[in-house]
Amino acid sequence: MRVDIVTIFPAFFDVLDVSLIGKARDRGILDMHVHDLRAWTHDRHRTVDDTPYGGGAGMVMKPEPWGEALDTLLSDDAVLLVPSPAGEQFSQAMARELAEETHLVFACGRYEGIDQRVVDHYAERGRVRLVSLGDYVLNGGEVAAMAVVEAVSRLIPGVVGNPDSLVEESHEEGLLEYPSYTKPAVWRGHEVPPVLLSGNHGAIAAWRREQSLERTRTNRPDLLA
Ligand SMILES: Nc1ccccc1-c1cnco1
Repeated sequence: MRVDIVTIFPAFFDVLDVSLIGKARDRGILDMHVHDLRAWTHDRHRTVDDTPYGGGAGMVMKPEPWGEALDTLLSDDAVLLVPSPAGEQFSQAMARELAEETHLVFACGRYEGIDQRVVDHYAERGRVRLVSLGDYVLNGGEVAAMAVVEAVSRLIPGVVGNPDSLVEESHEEGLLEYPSYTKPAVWRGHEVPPVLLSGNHGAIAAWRREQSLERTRTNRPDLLA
């Protein structure tokens, strides 16, 4: 998979060079490129924003730099992902869909957003998906893009060392994950649930399933609706 990220804060994504994503890049499993939107400006001040038509506070990102950047980066197979509070709610299901793609291009907006004509223009030419992390306000699309990149990348074969660890994850089967424990068996008076020390794998599996259901009922009843 190729991933292109366009942002006015390219350094924000330096963290992608470490951890699993970095290893996947080094192994050629992920072909990831971060681009500074200002590379597609031509004025002395490298202007990317301007005042909104119709008035109002804040600034809007100009369409021209985005047009030049996306004309350069988009391929026929690409999905253009635009983090936005107006987007569809990102989910594990969406992550699984995106992990099947060959090319993702992220347009990270700042300020009050990107001129709407950019989304409209590219929606006429290919696949565009606005994606929201949730109902809260961020200062820009970079945090959301990072979350999507991580959730999608880890589903790509070879990125995560042990594929079995992808199965028993929260949301992977529509439920929250059961609680996990490791040594020591007693810590500050807190004991590990005895069933986990029993060696009875059937009882352990049943206990974990019940814990997942109980956690989901308590913390995310919406997942059971
Ligand atoms: N608030 C934002 C501002 C700009 C780009 C994305 C967002 C966002 C994404 N998910 C929630 O908010």
